[in-house]
Amino acid sequence: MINIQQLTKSFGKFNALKGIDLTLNGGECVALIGPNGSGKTTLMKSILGMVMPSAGRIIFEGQDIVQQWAYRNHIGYMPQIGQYPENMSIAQVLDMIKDIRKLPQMDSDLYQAFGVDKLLEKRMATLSGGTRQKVSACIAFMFDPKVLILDEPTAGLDPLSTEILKDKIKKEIGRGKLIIISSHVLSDLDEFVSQIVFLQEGELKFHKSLQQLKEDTGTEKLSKAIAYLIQNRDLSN
Ligand SMILES: Nc1ncnc2c1ncn2[C@@H]1O[C@H](COP(=O)(O)OP(=O)(O)OP(=O)(O)O)[C@@H](O)[C@H]1O
Repeated sequence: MINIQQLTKSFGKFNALKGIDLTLNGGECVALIGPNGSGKTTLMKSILGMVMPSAGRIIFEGQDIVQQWAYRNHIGYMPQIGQYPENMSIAQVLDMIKDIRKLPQMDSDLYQAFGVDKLLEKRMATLSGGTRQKVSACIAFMFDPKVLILDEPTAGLDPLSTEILKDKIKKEIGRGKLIIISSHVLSDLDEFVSQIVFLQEGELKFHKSLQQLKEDTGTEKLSKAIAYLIQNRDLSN
């Protein structure tokens, strides 16, 4: 579904991504893991066309994404920190997005489960961090996209809301979607992630199944497996 070839991104002299090769398919839930500043968000934004690669290609369903916009309709994005017009109410923001996309809301699972329907008159500027995250999650899933890119989606969510979001992610994987998720809360990922992509200093250190990673490290949990690799400095394929 998404094929990334030799993707490189430089900000001035700094190389944030260094020749990433990666293929991601529907029905997979791919965790992007790596230390702060390793390039996870830059990689996600490159797939979204929000960051222009310095070199390399991104192919979405067989087509290079350069100068393409229509493919974005198939991707739902939940940013690390959602930026919205702060004077608008939640209802106005949701209506504006439906207007721009020219589509009705097709998936209201999260909208109902998070109780966003009861907060519609609240202005964005007044929302708590967690409620802002819930609005971002509702928007990402709203148009039933084939691909979901979720950047630290559970940051700021309370435990109940985290479980609601995890259940929704599992449901969508079951429906054949590709989920790309970055999180530092590795315990959140264990239940549903199928593939692990580990980035460090802009390099792809490994891409393997969660099962394989656990077997290779002799551990039962993702957090333990990653700790083992970092301690043993064994981050090669
Ligand atoms: N617009 C930009 N201009 C300059 N440098 C940037 C820009 N965007 C990202 N970077 C740099 O690129 C590197 C990778 O950043 P990125 O946000 O992709 O990391 P990350 O893995 O998502 O980190 P975190 O876990 O902290 O969210 C960082 O050193 C960051 O400072």
